[in-house]
Amino acid sequence: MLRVDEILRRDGASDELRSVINHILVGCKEIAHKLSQGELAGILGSTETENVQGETQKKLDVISNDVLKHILKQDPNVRGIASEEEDNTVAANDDGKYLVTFDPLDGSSNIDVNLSVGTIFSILEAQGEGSGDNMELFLQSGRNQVAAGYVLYGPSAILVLTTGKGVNFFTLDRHIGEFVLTKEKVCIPEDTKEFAINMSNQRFWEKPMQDYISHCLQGEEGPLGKRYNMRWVASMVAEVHRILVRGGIFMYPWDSRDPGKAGKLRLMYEGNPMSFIVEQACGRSTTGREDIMDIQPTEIHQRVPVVLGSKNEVETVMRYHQEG
Ligand SMILES: O=P(O)(O)OC[C@H]1O[C@](O)(COP(=O)(O)O)[C@@H](O)[C@@H]1O
Ligand SMILES: [Mg+2]
Ligand SMILES: [Mg+2]
Repeated sequence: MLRVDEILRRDGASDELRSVINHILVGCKEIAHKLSQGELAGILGSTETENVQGETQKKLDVISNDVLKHILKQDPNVRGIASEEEDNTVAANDDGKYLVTFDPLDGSSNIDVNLSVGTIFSILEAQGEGSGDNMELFLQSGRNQVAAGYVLYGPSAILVLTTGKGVNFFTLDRHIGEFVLTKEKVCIPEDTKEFAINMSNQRFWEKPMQDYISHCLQGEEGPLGKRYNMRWVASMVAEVHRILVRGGIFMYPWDSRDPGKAGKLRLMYEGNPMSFIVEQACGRSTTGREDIMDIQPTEIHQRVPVVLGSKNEVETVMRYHQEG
């Protein structure tokens, strides 16, 4: 039975990086515990507040954020944190080498209906000096990530982790309170016949996305020549996990509902970590026009269109964008 720390040591992760990951996992175990209690712990429902992005916060968005923030501030290796649920970056320890960005609870519309949610995280090295509340330190492209992962809180809690040496799955053994290795070197099948997109936004998409989905729906008779299945869990963590297990393509493209927004999903908390994981697992990730991890962020809460999953299918969507 191999634990996360043993795999990290084997893969040559430094003591400092292992410490940061282990602190994140302490927080995730606490969140998993609270989720499993649900209504009993009085943690369901919404707060009276909105986050900086104008979204109503669920009680568990706030609780999960506080759990992770509190634990990460205790690790001397963490310089600062940025979270979907914090207005600004937060300083931790001035000598810390690492910056952590996270979406404490992803898919939060699923909480009250007892469906899958997750925590997504990404770790960057702080370049140069400066307090961890300096936003500029965080504005690094996804290519600089030294680790990324998520915990899917489903029937079991599963950690998916990469430090740039492939992607491994770990399952939380609640008897011993540890994540143990359950699948190594995950590789997403290159081809797929399964797509995931919120179809209710169809009329707001750009033409390349309209064309691609319309061709998927035409099945064997259409230009793509295959019959597709569709899934939409409304929880990116669950969606990406399904793709890692059996292939598929996930899309949250730009749409004209709010033309000023580049997309719904966030670059630093969702786009970059998921792209790192997917690319490390033989997949591909793009906005449709450029690799997500090549984007130079200009602000921490920046949004991005996301298309990721099975390599050949993602490249097909990229071709639709090139051809207009
Ligand atoms: O409600 P929609 O439009 O289906 O959007 C679902 C998407 O929004 C998200 O829930 C956004 O994440 P948060 O719950 O962290 O805001 C993704 O997990 C999911 O893919
Ligand atoms: Mg999210
Ligand atoms: Mg969230």
